Amino acid sequence: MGVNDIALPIIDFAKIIGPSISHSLEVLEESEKEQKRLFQAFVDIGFVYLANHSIPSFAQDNLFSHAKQFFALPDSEKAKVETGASKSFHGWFSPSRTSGDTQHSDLKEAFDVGKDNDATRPNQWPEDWPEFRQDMNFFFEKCHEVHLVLLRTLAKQVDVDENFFDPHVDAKDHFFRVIYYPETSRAAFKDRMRASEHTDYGTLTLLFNDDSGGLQVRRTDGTYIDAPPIPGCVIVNVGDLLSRWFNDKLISTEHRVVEPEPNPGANGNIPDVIPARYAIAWFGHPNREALVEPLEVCCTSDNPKKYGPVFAGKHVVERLAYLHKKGKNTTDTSSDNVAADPLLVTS
Ligand SMILES: O=C(O)CCC(=O)C(=O)O
Ligand SMILES: [Fe+2]
Repeated sequence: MGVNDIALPIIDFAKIIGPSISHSLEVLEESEKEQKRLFQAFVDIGFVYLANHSIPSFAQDNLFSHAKQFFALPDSEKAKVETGASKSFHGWFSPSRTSGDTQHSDLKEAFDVGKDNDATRPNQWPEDWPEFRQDMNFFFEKCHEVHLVLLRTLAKQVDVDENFFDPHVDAKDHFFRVIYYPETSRAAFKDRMRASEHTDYGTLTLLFNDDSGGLQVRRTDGTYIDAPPIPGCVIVNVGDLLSRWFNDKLISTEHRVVEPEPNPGANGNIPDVIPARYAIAWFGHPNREALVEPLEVCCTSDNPKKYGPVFAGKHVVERLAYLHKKGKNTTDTSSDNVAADPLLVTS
């Protein structure tokens, strides 16, 4: 598959921030155009590739290398930082262990952190590994910066003050995860996925994939398209709460990770073994106490206000609790009565 077969728009972050470096008319016009393209892509499909995103590739390489080392540890070691011991869903998450459903849970493991040194929601770090912690924190900050620029861009497109979102995300209540999809077999995909269909919960997600493939994005007609990795690009998608803020004008799109395209070996045979896959997912979230309510400018007679206000922390914690209980990514929360953690919920 070549870049021309890629179905999602590629947005150039360098063009968007161009006017911070040059005030030439051409640069300003290019920036305006790219900002509009970003907005329109989030209206049409909710996903983009972001090129020239400014997050250094060495930082990405470092995290992939830590992830490989961490997930290769024996379960007994990883269990020392298991999410079960954390009230804030931070640490090692193994869906089959956590949910107890070894038959249907997603075929993955994850290591999750939030903003570091938050006494109300402490992270759990593996012992004697300061570089892991430093590199995760560095990356976390870089993602926050990029996501803030994108939020300002989106606010401007609907004629809202460009800093509207700033005070709603300044607590950095984001959720940051490295993901490991272990080596498996083709047969394993018969009735399971690496990540089953879901939407993300927050503002914007920044997703960095290795070259394994398997990510698919649902179009509005219900069909799924492949979203293969493009070197140097980060995938960015809209989460539920940002969509709600825009009264669904921007869409929070379902996506999943499925069996990758078969890759025939030298003898033409399709190997039964599917190699391990790694991903880095940074989920931007509003501040826990942010009250998310559709912007008035997005509520019109042909798109009347669809939602009342919701506290961001409550929404997110309910979704995370559900995910941990089911061992699956899913959008269906209707059948569960999730007891939310009082530490995290403000209403
Ligand atoms: O691994 C991927 O490519 C996607 C992961 C994802 O969508 C998620 O963790 O929310
Ligand atoms: Fe996701």
